[in-house]
Amino acid sequence: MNTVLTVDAVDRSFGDRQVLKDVSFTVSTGRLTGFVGANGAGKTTTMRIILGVLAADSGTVTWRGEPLDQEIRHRFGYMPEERGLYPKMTVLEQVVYLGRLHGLGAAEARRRTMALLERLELAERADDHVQKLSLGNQQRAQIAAALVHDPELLVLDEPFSGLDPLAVDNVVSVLRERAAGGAAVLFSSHQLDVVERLCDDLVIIADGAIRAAGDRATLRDQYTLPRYAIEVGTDAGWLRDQDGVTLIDLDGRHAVFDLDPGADDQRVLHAALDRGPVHAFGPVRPSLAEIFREVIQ
Ligand SMILES: Nc1ncnc2c1ncn2[C@@H]1O[C@H](COP(=O)(O)OP(=O)(O)OP(=O)(O)O)[C@@H](O)[C@H]1O
Repeated sequence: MNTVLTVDAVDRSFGDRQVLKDVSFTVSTGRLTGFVGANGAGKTTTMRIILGVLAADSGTVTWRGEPLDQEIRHRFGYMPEERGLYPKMTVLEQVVYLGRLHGLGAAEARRRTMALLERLELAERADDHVQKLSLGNQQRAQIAAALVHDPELLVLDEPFSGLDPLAVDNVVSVLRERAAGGAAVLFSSHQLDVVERLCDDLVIIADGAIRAAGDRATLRDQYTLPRYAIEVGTDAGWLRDQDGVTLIDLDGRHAVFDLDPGADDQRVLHAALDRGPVHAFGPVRPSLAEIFREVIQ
């Protein structure tokens, strides 16, 4: 993995309230990193520190090993929580303007803007004033504004909130293309189902502290007991008495159970076969929501 952004031991307080406690994680190129946590967990504060809008009390943020400065941050794209488009500009003017602020020439800014609006299915709205757009379309315009200068790091605060499922898919595919093109993408979300579907790496924050971080598959293995589902020909209640088995759900012939570390799944399968036919048996992957519940406890 190609780590580019490193957040290391960042603390931040507001008054006497510490809202970030020793926050550390990394973001890699070519990957979508989901920053997940409940309301007030500290996601926006962390993102503002990465973007230099807010200072850390202690700790560091580095880009390819270098401390961040304005020149490096100029190559980042940011979609802030407080959406900041000018209501009286058209979408086209707005995105071109932001591209120019990032050093693009007028023709290039316009070309890239039109391509992006096309890709985000917003081209028909290019000449509308931002304030006339639906909230979902304003959000797409905001995403175009964050992407127009082809940033090396994209930091997006809740980019999917307020988007309908088709729009989410569209934005996800745009972000995937950027990642495939070598960008690093960090986005916050409290929508676990969306994050589950699209992120490669996860950073879970609760009460200002990182509770888990890493790639999705590793986190799943690390934070959950092996879980199995079984479907048998008769009632599966006997599972209750099996050593090393914790029943999670029992519904007649169908059961879901966790196995203690070291317990043998094949032993359970044989025990089931001794009692009759087994129609299905295998591991089930925990959902992100389940991992989340486990690590924020
Ligand atoms: N400028 C500020 N002054 C005082 N407290 C603040 C300030 N900014 C944030 N906080 C507090 O810091 C904590 C973390 O807020 P933050 O916005 O970073 O959380 P979040 O995870 O982004 O939540 P949300 O999903 O609700 O935006 C919250 O308790 C918030 O009230």
